[in-house]
Amino acid sequence: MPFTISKPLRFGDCDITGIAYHPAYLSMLVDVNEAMFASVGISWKELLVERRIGLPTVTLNLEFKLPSTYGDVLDFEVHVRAMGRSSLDLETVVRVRGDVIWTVKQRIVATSLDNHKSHPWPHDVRAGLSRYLEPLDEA
Ligand SMILES: CC(C)(COP(=O)(O)OP(=O)(O)OC[C@H]1O[C@@H](n2cnc3c(N)ncnc32)[C@H](O)[C@@H]1OP(=O)(O)O)[C@@H](O)C(=O)NCCC(=O)NCCSC(=O)c1ccc(O)cc1
Repeated sequence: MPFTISKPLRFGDCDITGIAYHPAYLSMLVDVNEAMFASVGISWKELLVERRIGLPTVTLNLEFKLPSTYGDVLDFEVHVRAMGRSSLDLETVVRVRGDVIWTVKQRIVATSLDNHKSHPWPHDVRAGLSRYLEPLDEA
């Protein structure tokens, strides 16, 4: 089962003609990542500030297929493709009115904010996100 969420494209996300500006998509993606963790009870604020676990992205492969414009509602569908010792592979499909407008494959790595090295996923994070686990060969 993927994690799903919808977000409207706002004025500040677009160029002067109303077409989405791609850095705004990246900012939306971070919000979607945070919302996915929150949906399984994991607060990024607590993870970063209290538990000192960082969540840097190490790879990001985006493909833009169609433009979207001011006022469109973007429907995000996030699949967890794999969870390693400290890595998390996500594949996100973004649609407007059913049409795929962009996709992204992303690897996030859990790190210690004390030494900035990789850190094993805490048990509660792994258990929570496994709800969305759909390895590619089973998708
Ligand atoms: C993440 C790192 C600390 C990992 O370094 P190491 O501790 O030496 O890595 P390891 O060799 O142990 O590998 C750890 C895992 O990462 C995976 N990994 C690490 N680098 C890569 C790359 N380049 N490709 C694919 N997989 C990778 C690796 O396969 C391991 O997976 P597991 O087996 O599942 O554990 C280091 O690569 C790094 O600092 N990279 C820079 C990250 C960065 O600056 N990203 C840019 C944006 S910053 C950002 O997104 C962000 C920062 C802070 C936040 O709070 C939130 C977001």
